Amino acid sequence: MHSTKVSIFGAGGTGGEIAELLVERGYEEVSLIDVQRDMAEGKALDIWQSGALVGSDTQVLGGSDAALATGADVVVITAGIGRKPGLNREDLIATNAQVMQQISRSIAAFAPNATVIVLTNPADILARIVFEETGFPAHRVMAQGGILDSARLSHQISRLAGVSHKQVQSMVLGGHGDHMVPIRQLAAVNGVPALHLLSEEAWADAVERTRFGGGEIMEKFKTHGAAVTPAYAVVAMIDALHSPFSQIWPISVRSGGAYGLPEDVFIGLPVRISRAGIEGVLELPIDADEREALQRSAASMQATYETWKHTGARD
Ligand SMILES: NC(=O)c1ccc[n+]([C@@H]2O[C@H](COP(=O)([O-])OP(=O)(O)OC[C@H]3O[C@@H](n4cnc5c(N)ncnc54)[C@H](O)[C@@H]3O)[C@@H](O)[C@H]2O)c1
Repeated sequence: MHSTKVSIFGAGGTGGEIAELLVERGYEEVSLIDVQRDMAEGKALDIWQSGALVGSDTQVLGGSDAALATGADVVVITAGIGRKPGLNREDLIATNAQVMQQISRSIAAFAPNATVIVLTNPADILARIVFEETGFPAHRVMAQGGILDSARLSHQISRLAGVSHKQVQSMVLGGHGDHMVPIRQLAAVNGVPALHLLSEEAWADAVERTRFGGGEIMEKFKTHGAAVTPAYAVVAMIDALHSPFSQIWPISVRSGGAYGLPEDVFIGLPVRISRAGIEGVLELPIDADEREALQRSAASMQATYETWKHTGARD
């Protein structure tokens, strides 16, 4: 049993999946907060009752009152609108930035010591907005992107090389979106470089399928996106925040100038994370073209952020 309260703003597809996984892990309390009050209450009850079969005493509450987040140790934000076919993540910013501003005020009021994980897209840019609106220190604000993208790349490597998922490692950095940056030398199968097992064409195919992995699922669902693997990615972050040992993950954090990136940009980088939050960014000797791709990703997100800031979209 983890003696931790996790509050999730947004009780839709991803919010519900995350709550279920937290019940399975036995976190002490989970609250689901959504503008759709009855839906959040009903989903919370359904998930709470699963404890009788899972063997978990996690208390799950739901509703629309932000006070449900009182004293939360971790706040996950999945609230807002999702991508639709043809819309990219950046198109969502106008609506979702306003949602972040509103939720940031609630978090600052009810959970001032929380660590915040942003899932809502465009996650990197919205994490920056949450960082600015809450005034929380940078080691307590982050976005999910790289863990999901790395899982998708590892899946493609497993499929193309014909090896078990269990032996594949990979790391995808950069913004969660079309500008993601897979790191070639960190793709491996039990330590054997993936490029030893895959042709250049197969590697390019794996990267392409990863880059559009979310879109591929959305095209099938039509009305919503992936939820299961994104939820596992968020829960990996929550578990890392409760681990007695530091863990290394690709997580979107404030760059602080690492890799020569603009300081204020939130972008997927390899970090050490532990109970103390983000301990720091690891400066790895990545290839020059990967370093350039990180710069392009950061520049693209900076441009989107600036456009948002100057269009009067702030509430
Ligand atoms: N970063 C990632 O890796 C990743 C992965 C999957 C999904 N996403 C993003 O996460 C977001 C959520 O996806 P989903 O599939 O769960 O969507 P969803 O539509 O199923 O759920 C979103 C929920 O947010 C609620 N909501 C809207 N405004 C709110 C507010 N102001 N306060 C509280 N709740 C509010 C809605 O009522 C809805 O229930 C989307 O933006 C999606 O693109 C990101």
